[in-house]
Amino acid sequence: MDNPQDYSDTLEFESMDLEKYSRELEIAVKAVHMACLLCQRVQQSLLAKNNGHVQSKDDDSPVTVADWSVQAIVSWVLSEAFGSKNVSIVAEEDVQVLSKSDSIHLLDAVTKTVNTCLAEAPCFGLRAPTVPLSTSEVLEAISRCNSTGGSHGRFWVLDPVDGTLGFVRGDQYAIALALIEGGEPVLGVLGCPNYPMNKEWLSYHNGYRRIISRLTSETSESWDKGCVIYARKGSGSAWMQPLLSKEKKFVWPNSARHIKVSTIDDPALATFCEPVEKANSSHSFTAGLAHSVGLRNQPLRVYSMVKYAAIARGDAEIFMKFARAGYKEKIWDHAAGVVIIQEAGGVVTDAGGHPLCFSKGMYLEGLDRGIIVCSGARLHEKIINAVDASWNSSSL
Ligand SMILES: Nc1ncnc2c1ncn2[C@@H]1O[C@H](COP(=O)(O)OS(=O)(=O)O)[C@@H](OP(=O)(O)O)[C@H]1O
Ligand SMILES: [Mg+2]
Ligand SMILES: [Mg+2]
Ligand SMILES: [Mg+2]
Repeated sequence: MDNPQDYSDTLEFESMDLEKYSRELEIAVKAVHMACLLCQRVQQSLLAKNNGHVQSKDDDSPVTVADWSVQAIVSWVLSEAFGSKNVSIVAEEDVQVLSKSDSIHLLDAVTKTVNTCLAEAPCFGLRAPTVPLSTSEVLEAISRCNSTGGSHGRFWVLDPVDGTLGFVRGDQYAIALALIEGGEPVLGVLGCPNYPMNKEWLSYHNGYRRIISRLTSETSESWDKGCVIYARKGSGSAWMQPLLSKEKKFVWPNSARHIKVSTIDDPALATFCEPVEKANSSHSFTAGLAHSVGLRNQPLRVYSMVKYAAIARGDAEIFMKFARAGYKEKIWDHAAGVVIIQEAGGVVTDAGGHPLCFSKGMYLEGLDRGIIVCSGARLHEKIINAVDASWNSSSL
């Protein structure tokens, strides 16, 4: 790679009007780009060597070198940019597993991954550490993300790898970073390393199973895949940039382009997306809703908040998630997606039509039955009415 400094000067954020949060948005987008490249490398190595860097947490959900490494680099970049005293972060991961005496190999792998990534910071117009981080500095960067959130002040919300299951399966996943102020998400940044830039790859005529396989098959290497989507609350616009890549010699993509939700509001033409794992969302309930609303297309089942990206880009019109009773949705699984959808022209509510609540800690407190994301009010109203009509007969 040539002198990375050459590229950082060309760094530009079209339409980054000099308004509130522009510096925070710029730093967040750069950090997510860095995290995307880190994840692509780790995913390739994971799939190639199956190097056992996948651990299980107490709740039996997976966590990998990528989850911890992304949390460390985002924490470091934000603290470097704004001062650690001014940065408060709510994030999914902690150092419980990494700190164990028998995890030293994992901690070494995370530290190596973090330092490789941070060394490239100048490609993104950011400062690199003067010396590589030590393992204890990496642990500190991860554990520093221990804010409890709330309704006052500002804090960042990070899901370092959303859809870790998809990540370890070589499928879709996302890096989700949001800024919340006064209890409301004000910035949303979603890195989607495996999601193709070119909408044509999501052509609807082939049926959705093929689309999923095309999204994740080895031919995907030939796609121009990977993007970072971002939006600022109240700006009225959502943006998408292609991912930086070594092939493109890290030339910064000043081709950020507008994205908008789909204009389709006829259920017969609309597509809905939902989680892959039926343990995470009731496929039978959504199938019933689809039937009663008149949705004809097969569901697009995709891991992670890439589902929010699909709606924001106009590749699908509805995202529905109905977790089993008792499951509490985390703010890091939705904050970034909500801002992006709203600014791309879509609607996000719970099944009662209420906005999601990000002001009461790490959970979406008071969520009514499920989450409904639509490209427009007409489809949204139909889905809400269908949920009301069928909820009592559901076993949820
Ligand atoms: N039981 C259950 N019910 C509902 N949601 C759950 C459940 N378990 C996990 N999660 C959270 O869902 C995140 C994955 O969401 P996805 O939409 O990717 O689900 S799926 O993997 O496509 O089925 C996943 O996010 P990550 O842990 O960041 O991958 C979890 O936070
Ligand atoms: Mg997880
Ligand atoms: Mg998640
Ligand atoms: Mg996660």
